[in-house]
Amino acid sequence: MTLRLRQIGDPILTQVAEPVSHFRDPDLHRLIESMLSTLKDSNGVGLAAPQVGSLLQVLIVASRPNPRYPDAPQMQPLVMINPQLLAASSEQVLGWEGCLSVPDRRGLVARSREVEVEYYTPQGSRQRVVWQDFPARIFQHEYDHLIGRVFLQRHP
Ligand SMILES: O=C(NO)N[C@@H](Cc1ccccc1)C(=O)O
Ligand SMILES: [Zn+2]
Repeated sequence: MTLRLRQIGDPILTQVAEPVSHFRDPDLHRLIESMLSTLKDSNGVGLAAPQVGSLLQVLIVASRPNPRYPDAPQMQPLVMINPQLLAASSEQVLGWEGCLSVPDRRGLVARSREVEVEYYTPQGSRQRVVWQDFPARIFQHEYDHLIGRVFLQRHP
């Protein structure tokens, strides 16, 4: 089921998401499925739960070439629950971003070039990943949503 994408101005986008505490909750798995289909239908490369009305620490990084980001690297969509940014390089890169909650806007945003993240899978197992460049950018954009930050409201 594709969920309604909250747009800028909706107060939920400025709120802080809560950690997931019940991994066996069927509602959590329904949310994840809905986020994955919403992401596909909107040709997105990333999505955070608050954008579909759920104040839970769930985000998806799903870089793939598509009309909106033709040179995005191809990767399997990764569902991250209760993500923690363990390290972010001081080296920053300027790059173009869009947001499914801010239609028709693109912005140049400075992001760390590399991030190290710890997160839980939908099955509840703890993982770590290191990303550079576009996947790192998408993660930082989604991670911002979990603390109520929307791009273009960041100070370069
Ligand atoms: O709005 C979202 N995610 O919150 N989706 C953006 C994600 C994104 C992030 C960074 C750079 C480009 C694109 C999208 O266009 O798919
Ligand atoms: Zn966004």
